[in-house]
Amino acid sequence: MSQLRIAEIFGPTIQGEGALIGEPTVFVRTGGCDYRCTWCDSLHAVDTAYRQTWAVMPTDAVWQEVQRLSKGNPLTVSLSGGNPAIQDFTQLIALGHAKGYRFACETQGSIAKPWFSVLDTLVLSPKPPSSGETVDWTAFNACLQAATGAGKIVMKIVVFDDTDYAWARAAADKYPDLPLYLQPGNLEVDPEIAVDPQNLADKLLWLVDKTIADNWFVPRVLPQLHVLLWGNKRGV
Ligand SMILES: C[S@@+](CC[C@H](N)C(=O)[O-])C[C@H]1O[C@@H](n2cnc3c(N)ncnc32)[C@H](O)[C@@H]1O
Ligand SMILES: Nc1nc2[nH]cc(C(=O)O)c2c(=O)[nH]1
Ligand code: SF4
Ligand SMILES: [Mg+2]
Repeated sequence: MSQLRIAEIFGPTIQGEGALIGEPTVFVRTGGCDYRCTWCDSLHAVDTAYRQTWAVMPTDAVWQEVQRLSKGNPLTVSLSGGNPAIQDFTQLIALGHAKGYRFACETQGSIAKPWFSVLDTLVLSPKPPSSGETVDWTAFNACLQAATGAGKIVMKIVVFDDTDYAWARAAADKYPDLPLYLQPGNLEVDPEIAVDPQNLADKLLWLVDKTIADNWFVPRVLPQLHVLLWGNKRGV
């Protein structure tokens, strides 16, 4: 059995973002990321300062935990992180599929894996300039290629400012066949500090207004629903 480096496994909760928003979900969050986005809301799964809190688990132990949390009722398992594409989820997906579970994966699109092809949903989230990262589009294209056969592939872009917005438009033009989801960036990522719901609403309204004013009717613009409900609390 493959070993997986796990930061946390939690749920069931609802998927708060993008194409599967509202969907009952158990999250498997891996430890480790090849990116360091300036505004990452999941640093506890990225920063090596948290490495001691990550557990190396055999795949069957992860699968047992998913079944325990969901009480054996099939639902969607979201593989997130960190970058889950660093790890090998082939066996977990096979175990889950055999029992009727579905698998989604959230990744920035920097590392391609063969198991993308057996996902039910692949969410590719290339990072805009505000992240401080630069997208390698060759790697991103390799992810798309690897995902041939997946149930669906979507693109989700976080937008903090006008520069990110222009960047998102250009990225959308490159991939006109990928369904596109936009979400406003959130700077209130400290799990100990309550978020300001008015601030979140203002950011969302700014992004909605921009797409409508531009007659850009391609993306769906969504909030981070879980942040509205629970702020940046872990494990929800
Ligand atoms: C924490 S990441 C983990 C998966 C993968 N590393 C990625 O970035 O796609 C999950 C999603 O949260 C988004 N995200 C991270 N920090 C955010 C923030 N401060 N505001 C809004 N979205 C954020 C990412 O862009 C990504 O779509
Ligand atoms: N409820 C909920 N929805 C989410 N969508 C993406 C998340 C993530 O951090 O990957 C996330 C998360 O951590 N919680
Ligand atoms: S790629 Fe994802 S997990 Fe990694 S630093 Fe950026 S937002 Fe955080
Ligand atoms: Mg998150």
